[in-house]
Order: sequence, then C-alpha cells, then structure tokens
Amino acid sequence: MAPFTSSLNLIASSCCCSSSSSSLPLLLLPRPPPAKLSLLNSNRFVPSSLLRLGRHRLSPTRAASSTSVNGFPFRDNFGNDGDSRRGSLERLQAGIKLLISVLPGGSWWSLEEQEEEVGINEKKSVSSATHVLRRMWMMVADERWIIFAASAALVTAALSEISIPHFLAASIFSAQSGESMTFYRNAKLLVLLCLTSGICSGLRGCFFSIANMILVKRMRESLYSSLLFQDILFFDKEPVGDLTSRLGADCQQVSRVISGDLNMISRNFIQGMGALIYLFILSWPLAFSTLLICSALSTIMFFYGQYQKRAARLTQELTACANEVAQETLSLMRTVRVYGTENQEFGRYQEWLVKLASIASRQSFAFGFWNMGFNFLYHSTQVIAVLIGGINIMSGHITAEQLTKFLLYSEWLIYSTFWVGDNWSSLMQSIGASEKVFNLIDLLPSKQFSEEGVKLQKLFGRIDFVNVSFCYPSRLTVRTLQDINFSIRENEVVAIVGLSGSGKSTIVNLLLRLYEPINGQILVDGIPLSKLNIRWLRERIGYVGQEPRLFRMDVSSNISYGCPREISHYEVESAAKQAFAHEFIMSLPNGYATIVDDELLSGGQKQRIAIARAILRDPKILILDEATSALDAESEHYVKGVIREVSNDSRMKRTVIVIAHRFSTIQVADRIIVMDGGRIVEMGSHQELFQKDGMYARLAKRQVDAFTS
Ligand SMILES: Nc1ncnc2c1ncn2[C@@H]1O[C@H](COP(=O)(O)OP(=O)(O)OP(=O)(O)O)[C@@H](O)[C@H]1O
Repeated sequence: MAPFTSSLNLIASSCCCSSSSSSLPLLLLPRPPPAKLSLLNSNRFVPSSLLRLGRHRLSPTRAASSTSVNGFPFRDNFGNDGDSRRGSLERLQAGIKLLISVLPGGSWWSLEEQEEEVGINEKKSVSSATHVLRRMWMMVADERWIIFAASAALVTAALSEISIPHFLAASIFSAQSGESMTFYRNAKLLVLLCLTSGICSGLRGCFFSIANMILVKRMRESLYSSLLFQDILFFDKEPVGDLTSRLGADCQQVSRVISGDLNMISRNFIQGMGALIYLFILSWPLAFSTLLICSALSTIMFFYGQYQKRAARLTQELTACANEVAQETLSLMRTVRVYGTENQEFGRYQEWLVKLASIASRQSFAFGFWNMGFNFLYHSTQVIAVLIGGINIMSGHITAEQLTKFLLYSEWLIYSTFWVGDNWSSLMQSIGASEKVFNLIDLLPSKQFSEEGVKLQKLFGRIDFVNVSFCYPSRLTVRTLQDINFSIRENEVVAIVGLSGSGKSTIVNLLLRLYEPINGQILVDGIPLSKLNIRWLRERIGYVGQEPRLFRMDVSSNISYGCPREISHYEVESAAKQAFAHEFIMSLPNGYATIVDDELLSGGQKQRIAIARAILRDPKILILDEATSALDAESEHYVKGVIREVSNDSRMKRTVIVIAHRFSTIQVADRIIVMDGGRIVEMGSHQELFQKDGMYARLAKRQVDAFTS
C-alpha cells in the first residue's frame, strides 16, 4: 500500500496531469517542454489545455490580470495594492471551492465530461459485471478441471493459513505455562500447516495462471476472428489503432482476472470468513465491533470499486485514442519527416497523454482516500480490541491468550477485507476493459461469409450495371454513383476513365461486393450479385488495386497469396515473368525467398508483384485499378502487352476492366466508359470518343498538351 503522500508526490512529479476539460488543481498542471514554445506560438495541433497554459505564461497582459486555469485561480503576480484585499478574498473563495471540489463526491472527481468526449454511454452498456464474468467462465469452461483443481488448492491453502495464528498463540502460551506435550503437538501441527499452505499456494497460483492464459488466448482468438469477418464498412468507421488497442492492452488487462483478482478475492474471502467465525467464538462483543468496522470498510470499497471501474473504461478509451494517433503517425513517418511535423505530432499524442494522466491522477487520489480510510479503520480495530479486551481481562471474562488470538484474527479479518476490496476494484477495472472487447466479439459476422449463394458451373464474365446508385455509409448525404447503366460483354476489355473522385474505384468496389448499392442491380452472367456465392465469385476475379500492399512474407508467398489452388514454384515464376517482375525479384538478396514488406519495395515493384498475383489466379474477370500508374514507361509498355495478351489468349479469354489516367494504357481497351461526378457521361471506342469532342477528347488533349509543353 503506497502511502497517500507518496502517490500525490508521484503524480505531481509526473507533471502531466492536466485535462483540457476537467478542473484540476494547479499543482497538477503540466509544464510544456521547451520544444513546444514554437507550437504554442503557432497555435496549431496544440492540446487546448497546454495552449491555455501557454497563453497564460506567454502573454504579459493576461499574466497581469486575475485569471483562472481549469476553473481555479491563476496566481496573480502583477496585481496592484488597491485590489489586493478583493484578490485575497477571491483567492480564499477559490481555495475553498477547490477544497470542496476535491473532497470525495466533489466536482473534480466527475468523469462524465471525458466519458461523453470518447462516447462512453453507461446506459447503453449491456454488459454487467456478472454477465462479463459468465462470458469469461464460458471461455474457460472446457478446461474447468484446472479451475476446480485450483479452487481445491485455494481452499486448502486458505484454511491452513488461517489456522496458523491459532496454533502460534497456543504454542506460545503453552510454552509459557510449561505444558510441553501441548507445545510439541502444536509445533508439529504448525510445521504441517506451513507445508500444506506452501504447497497448495504454489498449486493454486500455477493452475489459476494456466486458466488465465487460456482465457486471454480465447478472448484474443474470438476478438480477432470477429474483426476479420466484419463488413468493409466496419473498418471505414473503426480506426485501426483503436482495434489493435482492444487486441493488445484490453485483452492484457483481462489477463489479471483469474490469476489475480478472482483468485485473491476467493482466498481472502475464505480467510476473512474463517477469521470472523473464530472471532465470534472468542468474544462476540469484540467480534461485533470489528464487524462494524469491516462493514464501513466494505462500503467505502464498494464505491471505490465502482469509481475505478468507470475510470478504467475511460482509460481504455483514451489509450485507444492515443494508440490511434501513434499508429497513424508512425505509419506515415516519411510524410512526417519530409514536412517536419514531429513536434505537431508529439503535441497530438501528448494531448491524449494529458487526458490519461488526468484520469490517473484522480484514480491515485481515490486510492489515497481509500488507503487513508483503511489505515484509520485498521488501527481503530486494534485500539478498540485492546481497550475492551483489557477491561475484560481485568474483570476475568477472557484470558490474555484469548485476547492475543483475537488481535491476531482481527488483523487477518481486516486485511482480508482490505485485499478483497483492493482486488475487487482491480476486478472492476478488468471488467471495464473486457466489456468493449465482448461488445466487439458479439458483432455479427458479415452476411457475405455464409456458404449460401449460387455457384455457377462456369463463369463467362458478362457484367451488367442496371440503374445502380450508391453512397458510402459514412457519407450518406453524398451520392457517389448516380444511375449507372452499362454492360460489359464476356472477354471484352473496358477502360473506365474520368477525373479524380468521379467514382471509378467505387464501381469496382461494388463489383467486388465490398459494399451494396442502395439502388439498382449488378448482374454477373445475368445473375444478381447478391444471389451469387461471393467467395466463389471472388476466387474468379483478379484484382490489382491502386496502391498494392504487400504482407511481411517472402516474395513467392506474396505472389501466391490467396490463390485457391496448390501452386508450384514454376507457376509463381512464370506469373512473375509475365508481369515483368522476375528480373528485379532475382536481383533481391534471396530471390523469391526474400522477405519483403510494404516499405522495402518501390511502388512499381509492388504493382508488378500484385499483377503477378492476379495473373497467377488465372481469373475470368481481371480488374486493374490504376495498376500501371507507378510503372516506368518501359515496364508499362510490357505490362500493357501482357494485358493485351491475357485478354486475347484464345485458350483463356477473360473480361478485363482497366481504370487508368494514362491514355496510353486506355487505348488497349475495346470500349471506354467516361465518368464525371458519379455519372457516366460518355461511352464508346477511343476513335468514337475522340471524334465526339466531348469530355474524353478534352482529357486526352490535356494529357497530350502536358507532355508536349
Ligand atoms: N470508403 C469511403 N468512404 C467514404 N467516401 C469514400 C470512400 N471511398 C471513396 N469515397 C469518396 O467517393 C468518391 C469517389 O471515390 P472513388 O475512389 O471512386 O473515385 P475515383 O474516380 O476512383 O478517384 P481516383 O481517380 O482519384 O482514384 C470520392 O469523393 C471519395 O472521396
């Protein structure tokens, strides 16, 4: 138990305990690091609390006037004598206000503002503590024998430990009264009790840790598989940093539940009950007074536990927000470096750290109050026991041995109550962390993963968009596609062109069924997309995205990634050759076995690997979304040759959709669809559209001009 003062010093020295929104005592306000001064001047990306503090420190006019920080008065060094009496009064009032606010139940303790900020709505939370514990039990129920073995060891160890004080006192007093037989019998029993308590405590710890490991593993498995099977629009809404935080920190927090919290609560509960029964046997008036003190302790613990639970959930949300910022910044490190925004990014991250520290400071103060209550009540028990017990000894109602035993057992009882309370609040924190995890686990998987839907005998590759309209669920007011109508014949090569943001990639997203249209129908070989088995269809589609991403695995595995059939190395190599990737792959340190990731290859090299991946699938429908944008002129020329070849190869003809900005790539197409503002504005061959002198011709001419000027 850390003393109250040390936790206060710790928080004050950690110095980052202010919240922009919460009213925190001045001693907890953070000092901005020197690097922040330029940021404070620029006022950009600076946490509002820091900015406020920075302004107070930097602006002499502000500093000269009486002001307040976080609702509390800021020390006025420039005040004049005339105002000093009024100033003193105001300071006194503010001091009293501050004192009242930090007392238990005061406004400083309120977490509501921060809860609202991160979107915690307690009323909406479906998970109660018992519900969460039941869910956890279900996750380890298959290995219940471990829990039963651990419980048996726990009960034996607890009973052995609680018996020790009785035999200790009995041994001492039997030695004092010269009863050697009794003394040696008690001594032997003490040795036996030490052995059983030691062995059983070891077994208890070991079994509970195993059960805990199983719980955390299952929780992570369930959460990860639930996330993997969500619709794409789920990932549009949920930031990646948030989700990885649930998988990492939150599941880790839950890891304390079985081996720490429940284990200790059960052990201390058994020992506390044992001690209480023993106390009542010794002297019921003394036992009653101890019980009263323990009840007061339990009441404080209950409220403390509830508060800790809310604080834990808030901490969890704020940590997720901080992780999100860190993840974004670290993944965009090159951009950050080039634009020199390290300090801004530091400020963005620090803003969340300040909020976290604000919650942590309240938790520490709560712990301080709780600790204070405990120490007071604990010593009260001893004083009361000695006072009442002493009177009873003098009047001959109890013996000194009984009073000694009473003192020893009352200490056990009060410590057991303390540990039950302490572990209870820790349990509440873990439950707070697991609620959100269970909410995510409970999300229904995307309907697309059902085995339902038609699997055609053969896919021909005809595609029809009939009156298709669409808006992204995150932007319901903006129509991204409006009344799209077109047909692509089997084995036809179609290019989609248009200005940036006109909806070209969205058409592909709908064809891949990553989203559902809000209106109209998409048909493949005359069958509505929604009726086809989507897994079956996707296996027959080759897709090269705008910015292909590679997994951290060897080149060969990256090329064969997601291929539904067994692939030989020869096939991988020939796909790479077709995509003009073979040469650069062979120049890598370990050729096809070289481990690569998103950062280790150039954009063009990644695109060639992605093209090889698509070719290897031998798809009936090939979609190339700006697939040649990062290629140099020579590679593009060859890859265009490949596109022509794969689409013309009479043995394996396929439908090809090419989205491109470069007109050299577009010319490969049989037909061109021109888009503008989510609508199709022109359609035809290159010649037809050029003669029409519409949007396509304008775009083409602009590109030619750009090359020649
Ligand atoms: N996941 C998404 N959520 C919300 N809006 C989106 C999403 N993806 C794209 N949009 C928006 O939809 C519109 C069309 O985007 P789309 O990517 O289809 O355009 P595009 O023609 O392919 O552009 P570009 O040529 O630049 O790739 C844009 O305004 C874009 O901001």
